[in-house]
This record gives sequence, structure tokens and C-alpha cells, in this order.
Amino acid sequence: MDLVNHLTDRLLFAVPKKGRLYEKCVHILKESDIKFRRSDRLDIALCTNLPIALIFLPAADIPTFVGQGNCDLGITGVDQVREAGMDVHLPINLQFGNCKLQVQVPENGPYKKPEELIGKTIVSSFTNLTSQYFAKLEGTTVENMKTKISYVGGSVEASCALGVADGIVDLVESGETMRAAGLTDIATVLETSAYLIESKTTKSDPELIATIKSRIQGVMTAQKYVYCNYNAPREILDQVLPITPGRRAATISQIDDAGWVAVSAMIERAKKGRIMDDLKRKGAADIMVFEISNCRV
Ligand SMILES: Nc1ncnc2c1ncn2[C@@H]1O[C@H](COP(=O)(O)OP(=O)(O)OP(=O)(O)O)[C@@H](O)[C@H]1O
Ligand SMILES: O=P(O)(O)OC[C@H]1O[C@H](OP(=O)(O)OP(=O)(O)O)[C@H](O)[C@@H]1O
Repeated sequence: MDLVNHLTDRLLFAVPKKGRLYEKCVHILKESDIKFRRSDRLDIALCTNLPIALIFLPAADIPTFVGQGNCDLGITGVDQVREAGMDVHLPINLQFGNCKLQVQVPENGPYKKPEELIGKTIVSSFTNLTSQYFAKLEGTTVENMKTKISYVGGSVEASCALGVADGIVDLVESGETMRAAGLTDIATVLETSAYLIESKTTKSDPELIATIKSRIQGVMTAQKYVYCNYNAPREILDQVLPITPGRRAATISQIDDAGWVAVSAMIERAKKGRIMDDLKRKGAADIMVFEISNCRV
């Protein structure tokens, strides 16, 4: 099939083609019911149930494609958006790809503060953010700064041991890579996570864009909340409802047991253990928690 000729009427949605963000992006698309089949070695996939074409690109290139309006939507790290210096909307924080871009130096080396690296050589894949950070530290412009910033595309952590850098600026999540390379962090340049990004110049159907955003937001909400159901004597409602206020309000239903009601409400997944304990302590019974597979709120 001549894929390119099938793109003209479709919304173009850029997603990472590999790497740390790939699996989670595919999961979000699946949960949003954006159906597609990606053939081996093809970086374009037509959605089968919506007029969307997914364009698989390196995470670092996505801000440029979306920023220039070649693609309408994208998913990538906010670090990549800032590094590319692109002006895009960031409508949804997708809550994965959480890490920090940090200044790192050899653990047993002479540098303890980022100021001590002024005039030295720093290696990074994020040369723009690194330049801006050190220029600010020097109180000058990127053009006039003394610190030398060099680019490498991967395995940045090896640079100090190889003698090509005094310090590096690289992403840290668990810190394992950093520690394995004998490095320690001395400053944070930026905190990042993956975002849905949107072009400011898109000409695609606004209704379709709104639908995609609403579906992805629904997946995010379903991940954040669970559904809690319990029975309670009517006279303790004033004590249990503040524990489960719901997003808007809890649902209270009559049950076939005099003096008792059933209560249901969305609760935050991260707080479910404490909420169930508190309900039990106040006198609620039959407390159950259910997964929400998707929702619109
Ligand atoms: N260790 C990590 N933990 C969480 N998120 C990360 C981590 N490393 C990178 N990311 C996020 O994923 C984005 C892409 O990084 P990744 O290392 O996957 O780059 P890539 O060049 O696309 O893939 P690869 O490293 O396989 O070539 C980063 O810009 C960042 O937002
Ligand atoms: O703190 P950690 O949990 O160890 O994660 C940090 C590492 O993850 C990323 O690299 P990745 O493994 O994706 O490969 P890369 O070096 O080829 O980019 C990043 O560049 C770090 O090297």
C-alpha cells in the first residue's frame, strides 16, 4: 500500500519509535482504543478505527515535527521539548518517563559544586539545556561562556572515565547507571516526564483532537482512581462520606436492609489502603474496591 498517499486526510500523531517511552506509549494508545497495526520496519501505521496515522520517530525529533506543524500531536519527554526549544502545547502529563537531567561528576573527583565546573568540559546529549544551564551559572550568554559543552548521542556516562569530560549532564531515574559509572549528582538541570504535546499551528479537525485528548485523559484518570463500594448504617454517613467524597459526590443508594445504605465513589488508588482501614474503623462493612478500565469525567 502507498502509505504516504493515505496520510493527507489523517491527523498525524508522532510517537517514539523505540527506547524508554515506546512500550508505555503503545499501552496508552491501546487503552485509548486507538487501534493500529504496525508492520515490521515501517515507521507509519494507519489507525483502523479513527482517521489517524501514527508516525514512529526518535523521541528527540518529535518536538520539532510537532512544533513545526508537520505532525499534529505527539508523545515525548518534556526534556526533549525543552532541548529542542519548541513552542508546543503540553495538554496532558502522562505520568511516565519520570527522571531528572542532572550534572554528574566522578564520585572521588575534585568537583563538589556545579560552579567548580565553569571553564571545564561537559559532555551531554542535551547540549542546548546544558549550555543554557552553565551560561546562567557563569552569568553570561551561551556565546560568551567559558565552559565547553560537547555532544554524544548515548552512553554519556562513560565520558568521564574515558577522559573526554570533567562532568556530564545526563538523565537519572534509579541512579543505577550513574553509580555503576562511578559518578554522583551535584545539581539538577530539569525534572521531566512524558507529555502529550500538541502543535500550535495544527489544521486538523479540532473535534478529533478533542476526542483523542479526552480518551487519553480518561486512561490517565482510570490509572489514578479505583472505584470503592461499601455498606454503612445511615447514621454514620456524616463520618464516612468525608473519607470517600468522590470526584463530584459519592453515590448513596437504598439497600434492602433497614437503616443501611450502599455508598460508591471514586477514590485515589494510592490512598486505597488507608481509606479502607478508615471506613472499617468508622463502622462501614462489605468494603470493596474495583479497577476502572476507562472513564470520561
Ligand atoms: N531511565 C529513564 N527513566 C525514565 N525515563 C527515561 C529514562 N531515560 C530516558 N527517559 C525518557 O525517555 C526519553 C527517550 O530516552 P531514550 O534513552 O529512550 O532515548 P532514545 O534515543 O529514544 O532510545 P535509545 O536510548 O534506545 O536509543 C528521554 O528523553 C526521557 O524523557
Ligand atoms: O538512572 P537509571 O535508572 O540508571 O537510568 C538512567 C539511564 O537511562 C537512560 O539511558 P538508556 O538506558 O535509555 O540508554 P542510553 O544511554 O543509550 O540512552 C539515561 O540516558 C541514563 O543513562
